[in-house]
Amino acid sequence: MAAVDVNAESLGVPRKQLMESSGNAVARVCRDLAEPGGSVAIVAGRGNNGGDALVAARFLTEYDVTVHLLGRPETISTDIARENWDALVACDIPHRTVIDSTAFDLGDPDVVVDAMLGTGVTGALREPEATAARAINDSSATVLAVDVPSGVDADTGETAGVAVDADHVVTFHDDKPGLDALDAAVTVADIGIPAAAESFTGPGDLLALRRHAQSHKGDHGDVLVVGGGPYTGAPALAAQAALRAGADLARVACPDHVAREVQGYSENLIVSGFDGDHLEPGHVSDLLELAAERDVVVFGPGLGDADDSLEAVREFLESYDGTAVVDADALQVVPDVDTEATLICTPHQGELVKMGGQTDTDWETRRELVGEFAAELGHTLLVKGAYDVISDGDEVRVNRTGNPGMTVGGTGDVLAGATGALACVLPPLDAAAVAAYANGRAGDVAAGEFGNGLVATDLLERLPAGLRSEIDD
Ligand SMILES: NC(=O)C1=CN([C@@H]2O[C@H](COP(=O)(O)OP(=O)(O)OC[C@H]3O[C@@H](n4cnc5c(N)ncnc54)[C@H](O)[C@@H]3O)[C@@H](O)[C@H]2O)[C@@H](O)CC1
Ligand SMILES: [K+]
Repeated sequence: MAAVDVNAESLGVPRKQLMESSGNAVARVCRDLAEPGGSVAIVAGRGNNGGDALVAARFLTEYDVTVHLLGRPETISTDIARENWDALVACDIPHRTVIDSTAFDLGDPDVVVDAMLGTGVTGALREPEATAARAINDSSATVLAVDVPSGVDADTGETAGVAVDADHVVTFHDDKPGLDALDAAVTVADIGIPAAAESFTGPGDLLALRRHAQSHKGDHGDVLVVGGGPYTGAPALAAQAALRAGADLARVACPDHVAREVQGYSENLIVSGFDGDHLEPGHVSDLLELAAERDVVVFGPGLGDADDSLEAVREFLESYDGTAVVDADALQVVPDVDTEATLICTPHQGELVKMGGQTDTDWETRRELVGEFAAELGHTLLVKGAYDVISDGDEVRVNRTGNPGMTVGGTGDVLAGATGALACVLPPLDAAAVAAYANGRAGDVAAGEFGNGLVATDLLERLPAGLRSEIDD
């Protein structure tokens, strides 16, 4: 939900606007529960759940409304809730603050609106919320809970200690699983969160990458890139991209002559050379051993399409049960390989067609086609294009970052490496979606400087910026 919020904001629909819709929705349900002229007591906490009800108070002009704020107004925890409190006071809507819970007097209202706590609750209700919850439960009023009854966990329906026993719940955007277990009528209100905030990647998706302060080396991934042969730069780009996307270690397994080149490109990479000038089935058992110690394998950059290289990819995948990103020529092996591995395939549209998938000039049609093909394959697809389409066969996301300057060689290798790094820390669909978003963002920054003259190494340098959440700044 936090990710969707940030994405909505980036689309021009800020949270305060959603709060206005939430408050309006609360007022609408209130009108179903009491006749005009009736009395409504609003019990508001100091977070955004309370903020929703402060908005509702402004809408309920035909009722006798009293707002009880739990705690001091200075301690309201969000700007948008505070702004709505200030508006309420300025508009002279009857209000009082409850500092001493023992003196909490609800009066005898027709409806009580419980807006103490919503999805932000942690642990058992503290004071004055616990006393207020008991007072609400003891009253004869109809109880309308905002988003979730205070004290109830929205995900599980569980309570730790006292919780509000609601008759009705007006919840926002989507049903909450925890509400199903309650003995309350639930209204799901649309508050104007755009569908695009969920379907398109956005800055909110980056929130999933926040790290714990106590992180250790190795927590963020050890990536093995297998590739090189006819091309020497591709595996080096992918491995460096893995590092720039946050992996702790990036290794390249490639033919000896490529290994020398790769080491020359960057001292940050660990390189294992194998004999011969391209990958062959004879290398597979060593590769499996190397891969067993890594979090994710990126297969394909610069590998070429020699028959024995592709046979080696097939044999590898048949014995591998970890997570692999499959790119470039290695992709053609995927449709009929029997593997227990979790695969994230990163084809462009030509490669998709070669895999047996379909494409279309209309991106909305492509969305459906990619979703269906991912389900058929049983793997995650990141199909590159002006709009990248990402699906695990269940959910479909679309990425709009990037620009035509990125048609230059090597940008796909960067994307594959970044996807590998992110797959160490995120589920496959999210890893692919965030990688596409960040890679495109890095490309957009690079295009600002180099236009259509941008090259893949420009992306490497800008990947960290592409992955940086503005919220952390
Ligand atoms: N997109 C969204 O997520 C939207 C959410 N909205 C509302 O925002 C709510 C979530 O807001 P917040 O994240 O501010 O969280 P809440 O308003 O649910 O609670 C946060 C406050 O409760 C306190 N608190 C936490 N656990 C407590 C406990 N056990 N006893 C006493 N106090 C406790 C915190 O210190 C904080 O002040 C939702 O439930 C919904 O009502 C709406 O405004 C519209 C949009
Ligand atoms: K509530």
